[in-house]
Amino acid sequence: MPSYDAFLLLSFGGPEGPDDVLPFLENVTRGRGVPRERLEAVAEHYYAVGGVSPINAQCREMLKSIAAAFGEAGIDLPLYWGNRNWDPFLAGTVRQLKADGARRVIAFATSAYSSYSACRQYLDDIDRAVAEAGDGAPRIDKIRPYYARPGFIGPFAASVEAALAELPAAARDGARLVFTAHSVPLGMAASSGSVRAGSALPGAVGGRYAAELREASRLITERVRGSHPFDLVFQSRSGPPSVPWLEPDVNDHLAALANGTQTNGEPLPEGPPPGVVAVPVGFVSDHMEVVHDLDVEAAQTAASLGLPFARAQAPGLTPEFAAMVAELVAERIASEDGADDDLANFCPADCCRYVPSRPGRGA
Ligand SMILES: CC1=C(CCC(=O)O)c2cc3nc(cc4[nH]c(cc5[nH]c(cc1n2)c(C)c5CCC(=O)O)c(CCC(=O)O)c4C)C(CCC(=O)O)=C3C
Ligand SMILES: [Fe+2]
Repeated sequence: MPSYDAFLLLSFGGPEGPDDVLPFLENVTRGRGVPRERLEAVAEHYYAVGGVSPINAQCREMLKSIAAAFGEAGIDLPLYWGNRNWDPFLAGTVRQLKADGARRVIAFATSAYSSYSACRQYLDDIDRAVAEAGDGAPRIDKIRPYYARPGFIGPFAASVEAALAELPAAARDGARLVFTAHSVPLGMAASSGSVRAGSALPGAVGGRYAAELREASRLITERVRGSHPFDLVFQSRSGPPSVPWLEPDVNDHLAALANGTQTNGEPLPEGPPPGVVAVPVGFVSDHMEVVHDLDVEAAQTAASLGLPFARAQAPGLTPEFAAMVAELVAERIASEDGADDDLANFCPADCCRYVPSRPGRGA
């Protein structure tokens, strides 16, 4: 049984004021070939809300609810927090863990799925921060993707029901659930998951990100009262236009639905939906990608189409979610230690590896 001496919340980070916005965006996109115009457009989304992303406040809230859930579960670990792209940076947090004498740390990321961006990049962040902290830095074990857990699915189903209730009465029955996730380059989508570990999910080997999202969308829909057709679509596409990313885009999808078809032109057997609920299934909390790309952009698209629209909340700040974190930590404390091939707890070495292609440098 591993004995842990600290808990670490791993997150993305976000700006806390207008002066932080461009340096933050440069951190996110360094070496990734994201065009300057895209950065400037995204910067405007942040400036429109005073340059403050909601994500850091959400992490502080989440830490409080995790502390309460640990209390109830009898887990006695100090809580730490480190981000990939903004203060508090993970490197500083790992230095602090070392200074505080932590030897072995259990980490939880605010990202429920496989893929380079959502999983492997956090493992790489940990390796780099541990190397930087040098001799005596703790070993950090990261909890694996948790998209199918009841503490993730259940609160999403409840928030879909709450969003359905916000639609005009005539639009509720048969409203369509439009699940959305962050688009990623097709190359990253294809390298998600592990060939070595295989998968019980249909179509998942070499495409686990989309397969997991589809599975979570199905599990949530199954839990929602009534009968609602659902789709999985993508949002927040970035990168150079020459690189293909996962589609369809949520806005194109809404236009197709209003027209009574799927994005590929296939007619909907039920005809155009009376209303839609957007469900940010790919995200843990309602950060900028959700409050801008869905609540502003997709909502405007739906309004222009005359399509009644509501948005379900992400689960990250619910007590059920915090209780799930406590369960996952308790499972790890109780697990057998030391197996080299412990695929239930550790991502296989080939999992979610991805090197972006650099535009302008040949293949
Ligand atoms: C899969 C995925 C998740 C979900 C999993 C998870 O949650 O981790 C996610 C979450 C997030 N993405 C976020 C913000 C941004 N993502 C960007 C860019 C990118 N995201 C990508 C993927 C993902 N991103 C990718 C492949 C890129 C291209 C650059 C690269 O290859 O890395 C850019 C650059 C500008 C732009 O082009 O959009 C920004 C500002 C925020 C914080 C929001 C806030 O501030 O509240 C969060 C939680
Ligand atoms: Fe992102």
